[in-house]
Amino acid sequence: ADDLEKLMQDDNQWVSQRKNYASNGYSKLSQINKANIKNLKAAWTFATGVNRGHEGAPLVIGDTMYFATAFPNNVYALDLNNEEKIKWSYFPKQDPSVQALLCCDNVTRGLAYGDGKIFLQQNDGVLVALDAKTGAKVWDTTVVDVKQGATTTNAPHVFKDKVITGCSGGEYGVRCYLTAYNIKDGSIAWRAYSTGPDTEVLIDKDFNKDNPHYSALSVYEDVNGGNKEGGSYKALPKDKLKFPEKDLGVKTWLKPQATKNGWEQGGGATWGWYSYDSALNLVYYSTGNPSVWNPDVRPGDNKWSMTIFARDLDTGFAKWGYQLTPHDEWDFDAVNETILWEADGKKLASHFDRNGFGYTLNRETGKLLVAEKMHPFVNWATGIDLATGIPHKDPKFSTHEDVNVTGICPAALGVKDQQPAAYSPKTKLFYVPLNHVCMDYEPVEVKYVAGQPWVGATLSMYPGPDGVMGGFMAWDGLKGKQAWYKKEKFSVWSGALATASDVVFYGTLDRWLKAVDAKSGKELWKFRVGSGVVGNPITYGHKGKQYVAVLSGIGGWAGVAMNLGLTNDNDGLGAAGGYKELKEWNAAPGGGALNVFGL
Ligand SMILES: O=C(O)c1cc(C(=O)O)c2c(n1)C(=O)C(=O)c1cc(C(=O)O)[nH]c1-2
Repeated sequence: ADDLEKLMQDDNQWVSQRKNYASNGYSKLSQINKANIKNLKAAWTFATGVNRGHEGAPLVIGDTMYFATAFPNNVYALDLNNEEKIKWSYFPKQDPSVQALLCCDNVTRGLAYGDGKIFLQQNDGVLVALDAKTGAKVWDTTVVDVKQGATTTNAPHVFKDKVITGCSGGEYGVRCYLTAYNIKDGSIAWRAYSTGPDTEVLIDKDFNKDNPHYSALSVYEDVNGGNKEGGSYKALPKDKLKFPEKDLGVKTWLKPQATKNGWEQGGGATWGWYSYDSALNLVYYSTGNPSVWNPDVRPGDNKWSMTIFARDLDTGFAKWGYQLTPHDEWDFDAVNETILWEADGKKLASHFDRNGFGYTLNRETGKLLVAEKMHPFVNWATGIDLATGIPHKDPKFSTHEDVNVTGICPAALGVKDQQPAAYSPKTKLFYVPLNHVCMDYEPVEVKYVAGQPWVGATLSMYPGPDGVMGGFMAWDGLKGKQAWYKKEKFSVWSGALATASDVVFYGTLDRWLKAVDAKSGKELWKFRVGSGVVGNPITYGHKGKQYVAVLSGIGGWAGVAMNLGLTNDNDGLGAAGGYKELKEWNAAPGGGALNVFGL
């Protein structure tokens, strides 16, 4: 284990966004337990002075707490030994016009730490390394080109001696990538594109050698003209698949789009969460939706959008890649986290996808072990064939230009969006924040203009069959089954925190921070914070006392229309209509705050 991985073992600290390389959001602290949680009280708060969605979590390194706000991404270091005074702050200067490019609110998913430095990924694509002690800038570099409509909202992630960061712009026809920088000086170690030739996706001859069928040229055959109106696709059985093929990032984009080859404007954003297995030296992350949202103009599987990749940390080359939703027709952007865990001596990875399926894979080989619906309302596919990995799409819910397909479940924001799940090695269950939203989706023709939104669909969103917009569940990753499920009025847009006392925390858009029993889902405690919670709760210890901390400040896709005062139902990519009622609980725009609780 490297120094950072050792630091992650100390549960008094919280040194990376999802706690550790495995991204399990789990702490061994247990002072706050089921018996005493009724005494959990606000210990202190900090108003950020910034309105809009506060995603991500604070970090606790030694006796200092670090966090970043929504745009303009101000950074604070607070001294836990000295009355939470500001040790230093860093206010980046960003061109305010970048805000107009952010699809789903002015969010950032937080800071990273490593090598004595705090890393900030600004919304304008600038990655900054700050001295953790003083806040002085050590280096900076520009990751993406905002002139093309690219931005950055992801948290940077430090793995060993690299800082890894992503790219947003799936709604702008950006050709996205993941980049690794050397932690010392910010020089580029490697960059892996999501689409394009193997040399640029960093794929070599050993790619998918354990599952060569993942590298099939096409996983569907056309029925009645394929993706033309009235047509659909049929999944090919394994014996009909042709594999392995090279350069699928080019060959599965069968037609040019707009001004270039399809793959050159293919999206595949990387704005989610990444994890790392230091023994295998593999980085896990996944890529977003193919651009544009109108699927008729990009026939083919559109690889390697919607793909979980496992890449060598040193070289960036992919060991395996599995496409979750070939030829996406719904914006089931697959960037959600992949959580690493073990069972029966096997190294596993679980991923809760926007498309509504919960996946468990062997993380050494990429072999698909489990793929089950997280909720029965998922209707775009009847199931996933484990032998091929191919979803069986229900043609009723295939989308086509100028046809308004109604009743698609889940909605584009998925059964779960970016809000990260947690895993408890104690209960052996995952704790997963959920959306319960369906949609009507109509692909439309759109002209491409560099740097302008290039969406290509109109959607409206509404509650699913449970009559509510969200939920929170415990999930068994081996069985592919819910252990318990709890309804929520709104989508749960906050991450989950699991602790060794079997108390699990999450926040809600109607301003609660909640604690539930890890074994039953029974509510144990709740507290009304100042604005809806889209941040991720964490826990840490200071001077022998356990604390829970969470950012509040409504936003993200669910809150963006409200924050901007949009009232037409289709505005905010459908969020304005779907989430109208948030106004009954939240000021618009929502104000940001850090909230800390202790016994
Ligand atoms: O394709 C993209 O580039 C992109 C970027 C982002 C983002 O950067 O926040 C989101 C999405 N897509 C997206 O599809 C989505 O559901 C979403 C939700 C949120 C959020 O913070 O709540 N961001 C994004």
